[in-house]
Amino acid sequence: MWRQATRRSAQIRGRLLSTSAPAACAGAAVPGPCIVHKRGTDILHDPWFNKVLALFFFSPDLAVPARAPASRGLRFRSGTQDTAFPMTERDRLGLRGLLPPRVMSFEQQYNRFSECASLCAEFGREITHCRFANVGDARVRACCVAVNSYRSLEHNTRGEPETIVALAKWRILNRLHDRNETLYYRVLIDNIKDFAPIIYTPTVGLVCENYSGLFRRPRGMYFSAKDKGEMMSMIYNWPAEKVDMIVVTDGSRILGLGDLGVQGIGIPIGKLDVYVAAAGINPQKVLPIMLDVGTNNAKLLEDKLYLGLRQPRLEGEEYLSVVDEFMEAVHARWPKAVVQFEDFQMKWAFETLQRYRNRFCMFNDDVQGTAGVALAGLLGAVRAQGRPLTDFTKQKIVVVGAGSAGIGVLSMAKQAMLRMPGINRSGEGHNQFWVLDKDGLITKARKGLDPAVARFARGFGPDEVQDLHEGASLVEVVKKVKPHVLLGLSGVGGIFNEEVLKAMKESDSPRPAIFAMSNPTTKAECTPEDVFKYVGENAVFASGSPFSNVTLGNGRKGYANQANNMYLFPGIGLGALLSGARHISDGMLQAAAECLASYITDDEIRKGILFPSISSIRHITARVGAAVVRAAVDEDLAEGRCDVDARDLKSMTESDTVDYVARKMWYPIYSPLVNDK
Ligand SMILES: NC(=O)c1ccc[n+]([C@@H]2O[C@H](COP(=O)([O-])OP(=O)(O)OC[C@H]3O[C@@H](n4cnc5c(N)ncnc54)[C@H](O)[C@@H]3O)[C@@H](O)[C@H]2O)c1
Ligand SMILES: O=C(O)C[C@H](O)C(=O)O
Ligand SMILES: [Mg+2]
Repeated sequence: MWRQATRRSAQIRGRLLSTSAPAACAGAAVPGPCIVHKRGTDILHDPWFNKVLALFFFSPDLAVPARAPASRGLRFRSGTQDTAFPMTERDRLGLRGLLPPRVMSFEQQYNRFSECASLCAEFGREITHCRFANVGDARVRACCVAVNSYRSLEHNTRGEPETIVALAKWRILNRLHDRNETLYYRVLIDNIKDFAPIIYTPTVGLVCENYSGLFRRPRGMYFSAKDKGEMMSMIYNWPAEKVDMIVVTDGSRILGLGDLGVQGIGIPIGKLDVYVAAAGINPQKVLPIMLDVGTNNAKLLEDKLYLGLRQPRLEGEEYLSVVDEFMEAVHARWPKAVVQFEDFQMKWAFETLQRYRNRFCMFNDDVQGTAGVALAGLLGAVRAQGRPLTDFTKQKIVVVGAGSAGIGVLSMAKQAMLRMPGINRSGEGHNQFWVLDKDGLITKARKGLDPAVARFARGFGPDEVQDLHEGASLVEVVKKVKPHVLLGLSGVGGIFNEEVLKAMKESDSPRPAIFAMSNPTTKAECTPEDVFKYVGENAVFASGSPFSNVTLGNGRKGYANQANNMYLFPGIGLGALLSGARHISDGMLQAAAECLASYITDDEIRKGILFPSISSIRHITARVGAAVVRAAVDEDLAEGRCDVDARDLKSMTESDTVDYVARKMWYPIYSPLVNDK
C-alpha cells in the first residue's frame, strides 16, 4: 500500500495541487490546497494562512539600543509589506483592496532583495550569505530579510549584556511566529544552528524566567487544578482537528532553574518548535501543554504579575488525579498522539513514566531521551580512546546528579553494558558507576534512598578498592577512582572546578571525557575552556547548552560538542508516530541511541567530535526515526498509520524506512488557498 502511496504522491507532485483537501497524514511534504473557511482580514491575521511579511524588525520596541543605526535609517521602511497572495486568492478570499496592489514577480523580488541588502550595507550592517536556493521566491526573500535583520541586531548590540541581546533575538523570532508560521519555520529550519540557542536552550530558560512580563498572547493549552472534572470537554476547545505531538510539563523542574510554575510553558513551546524543525511535524498538529497544579516557588507566589495558580503544588493522589484526567482526555480525542513528558521533578517524572508507559504512547524526555544521548556520547568516548566498543564495560564513570536525568543515564548505560559480551546478565558484581548527589558519594550506607538510586549505590565489598566513604566529595572521588568519564547532570553551575578538572588529568583514560550536561549555560558544570586548560588538550568535552569550540595551541581545535536530548527526542517522537506504536518500548529507545552513536565517523571521533552538527538535525532525525520504526516493527508494536499499515512497514528495508520517514516530514511552503481552476 505504501508503494501505491509513493506513486500517488509522485502523481500529485506531477499535477501539482489538483487535490481539493489538505493532506490528512503527518508530514505530507507536497502541499495540497489548504481549505480555508476564513475571508479577508481574518486570513491576514491568521499566522497559519498569512503570506504577508511586514518589515517589523526595525520597530523601536525591539530592545535595540538607541544608538543602534537601526533606529536611524531603516525604520522609514517599516510599513513595507511583502505579499505573496496571488490575484486568484485575493479575488476569491475577499483580500482585494486589503493589500498593496503589487504581486511581486521573481525579478522584482530579486531586485528588492538586493536593494534591501544594499540598504543594510549602507548602514554598516553585516549581510550574511544567502543560504536559499531560489532567491526570487517571495518567502525566500522575506526569509533573507528576517535573517539579515537578526544579523543586524547581533551587529548593533555588540557589547550589550548577553541576556538583553538574547531576549531581543527571541522577540524577533516570536513575533514572526505570531504573524506568519510558514515563514517562521522556514527561517528556523534553514538556520537551525543559529536559532536553536534562541528558541530552545539556553534562551528559552531566560524566557521562562521572565514569562509573565513577556507574555503577549497565549500559545498551547493550560489545564489547571481548577479544571478537575472539565478536561474531557476542555480538550475540544483546541481548534485543530488533528494533533500528532504533545509536549506537556507541570513546570516543576525547568532546566536547572527549578520550579517556575506556569511560566514553564516556554519549554513545551520550544521543544515543539524543535519537533517541527527537526522532525518535520506539521506545526498545525502540535500542542504545547501546561499542567498548572500550583507552584512552590515563593517568589512567584508573591509576584503580582504571575499568571499561574497562586497556591502550593498539589501532592500525592490529588496531583496524580489531575494528570490522569488530562491523559484520558488527550487519549479520548487523539488516541494516536504521542505525548512527551518534559521537565517534571524527579518523583513525578518516574511515577508518571511507570504509570502511563504501557497504557499510552508516551515517553519522558529527561529520563529517556537524555539517557540515549548520553549513551551515544559515552560510546563515542570509548572510540576516542581507540578501543573497541566492548571495552565500554571497563569504563569507570562518575555521575554527578542522581535526579531524573542522571538515573535515566545510569539505567540505560547499565543495560548497554549488560548486553555486552563477558558480563554476567544479572549485572552482579559489576558496578562501573560512582554516583554523587548533593550529599556526596552515594553508598549503601545512605538511609532512605529512592530504590531507583539505590541500584547504583556503592557497596563496601572486596571490589571496593578505592577506600571511599559515604558522602565523599567530588574531588575525593575523582582523585581515587581516576575515572574515564566525568558526567554532570546536577544543575549546579561550575561544580567541575579547577581542582576537580586537574584531578581528571590523572584519569586512567588517554582521552578523559567531561560531559557538563546541565542547562542552561549558567548551570553547566564547567566550560570547554577550563576543560582543555586543566584536563589537557587530549580531553573530549560535551555540554547540554551550546558553547563555542576552543582554539588550542598548535592550530588545533578543542571541540565543544553539544550533548542535548534534542538529538533524539524528535526522532523518538516521529518514529513512534509513524510506526503507530501502541507504546514506546526500551528497544525503540535503545535503537534510537545506537543510531545516533553510529552517526559519527572514526575520523571525527579521533578529532574529539562526539555529536554531529545541529545543522544536520533533519538528516539525523530521519535516521533515528527510521531506527525507532524498525524497532517497533521488530517488536510487533507497530500498527501503522494512515495508509501505511503494519504489513507495509514490515516489508520496508532499512533504507526504504529512512526514505519513508524523510518523505513524511513537513516542509514550510505556502499552500495555495484556492483551487487554480
Ligand atoms: N543535556 C541534556 O539533554 C539534559 C537533559 C535532561 C536534564 N538536563 C539537565 O540536568 C540537570 C538535572 O536535571 P534532573 O532532571 O536530573 O534534575 P533533578 O532535580 O531531578 O536532579 C538533580 C540532582 O543533582 C543533585 N545535586 C544537586 N546539587 C548537587 C551538588 N552540589 N553536587 C552533586 N549533586 C548535586 C541532586 O541531589 C539531584 O540528585 C538540569 O540542569 C537539566 O537542565 C540536561
Ligand atoms: O531542554 C533542554 O535543553 C534539555 C533537557 O530537556 C533539560 O531539561 O535540560
Ligand atoms: Mg527537559
